[in-house]
Amino acid sequence: MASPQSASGGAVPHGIDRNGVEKNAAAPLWRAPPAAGPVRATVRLPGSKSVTNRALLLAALADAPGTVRLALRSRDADLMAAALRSLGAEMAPSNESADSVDWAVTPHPVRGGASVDVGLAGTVMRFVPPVAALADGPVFFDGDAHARKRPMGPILGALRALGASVDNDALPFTIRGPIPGGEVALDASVSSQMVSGLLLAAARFEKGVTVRHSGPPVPSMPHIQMTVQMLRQAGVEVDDSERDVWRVQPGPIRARDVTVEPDLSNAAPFLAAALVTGGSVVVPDWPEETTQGGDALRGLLAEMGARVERVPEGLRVTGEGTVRGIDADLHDVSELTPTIAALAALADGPSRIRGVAHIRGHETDRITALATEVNRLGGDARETDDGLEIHPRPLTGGVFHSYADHRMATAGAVIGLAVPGVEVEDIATTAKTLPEFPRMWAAMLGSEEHRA
Ligand SMILES: O=C(O)C1=C[C@@H](OP(=O)(O)O)[C@@H](O)[C@H](O)C1
Ligand SMILES: C=C(OP(=O)(O)O)C(=O)O
Repeated sequence: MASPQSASGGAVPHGIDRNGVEKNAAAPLWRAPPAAGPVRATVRLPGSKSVTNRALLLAALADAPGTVRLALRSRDADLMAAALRSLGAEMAPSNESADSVDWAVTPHPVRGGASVDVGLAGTVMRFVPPVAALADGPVFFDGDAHARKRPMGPILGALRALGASVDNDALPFTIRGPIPGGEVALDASVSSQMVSGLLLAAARFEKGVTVRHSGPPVPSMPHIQMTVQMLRQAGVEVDDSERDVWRVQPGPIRARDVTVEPDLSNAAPFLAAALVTGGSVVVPDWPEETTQGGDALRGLLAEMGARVERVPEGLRVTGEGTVRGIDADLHDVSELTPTIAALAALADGPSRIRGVAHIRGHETDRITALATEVNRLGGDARETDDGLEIHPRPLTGGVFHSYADHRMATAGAVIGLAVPGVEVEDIATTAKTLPEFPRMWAAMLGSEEHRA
């Protein structure tokens, strides 16, 4: 196997990637299976990471025991459950499978003296600190090496402005509360999670919380709508009538029995496979209405040449064997960027992805990582300030690095459908949100029975 080369031709330094992420030098390579023909599959996705982690947190802060059914079981979701447990909630699992679980959650007063591992989960590192600010003692937070590089300043500054003591502006840090809540201003242009995190715990503060954003537009707004909708469903009064201002009244968070929707963002690589291979993929239980940003796949994949239909079994995406280039602003749905970029690398015309400058602060700098890995396979991807330009060029096999990023790994798998010899480094990183990915991918390609 040739040693991996960077886009500029230099070798990637051993043990550390170009984003400065420590890499497991022994991470095995996964031979991405090329499609032997058009895929025809039904792919059932486990629960949404974003809904699961919000539902668990709200259940842990609720006024009585509640249930979260069909919750995602994955690294990010397990870290959320562990964090809430360490802060005092009782979490009892049942109906467990490899990627799904029903949680019975019994809330208790938030307890200090805990230590929270956030892994690389944005939802844990941004949603749990405000919960810790309700505790009666200090709470310590740390995570993966790269988690220490992800932006935390705005939310930690907001907690400080509300009266908490926070000893750093990034991971690791210790929070000391409790605080009464109140009004706070921040710049959430780096991540919508800065706002969602403050809102989720806000009703439990004596004065509630009002969050005022000022700065460039907040990305991933559907995720804030998801937060507001789930709070309202739990009986919390939220006023979002003024642009960039969210007011949460103090009051109880009602216990509920919640069933989690399938993860539509994790549907992306599977639906992309229909487009790449000229096949057909059905995702069951695609919600009629949802705040999940992944629902935008319906429009995006249609623009790239797919037929997208709701059928009795779910959402069906059918490809015709060619992928069309796209000019797309993904500001609202930036977590779809890696899959759309992978499709763009296989398209018959140029593509432009705009509006996603903030994904340089996701699991890795996704703009640089995508350009580097597409170019490593012989492609022509150029970074722009706020996205990527990708021009068609025949690709060849090679190593596709994942940078500990689950969506980089699945992007490599999509390219590998059409390009023989693609080897994805560290496919296990997909466990962040989809621990069964390799098995599901093989099943979709027909190499074993797929579950429907
Ligand atoms: O609140 C959430 O569940 C998420 C918000 C978004 O974060 P950003 O606003 O940082 O893009 C999204 O990309 C992430 O995968 C999940
Ligand atoms: C950005 C993502 O994750 P996180 O919740 O860690 O921010 C993602 O899943 O694409």
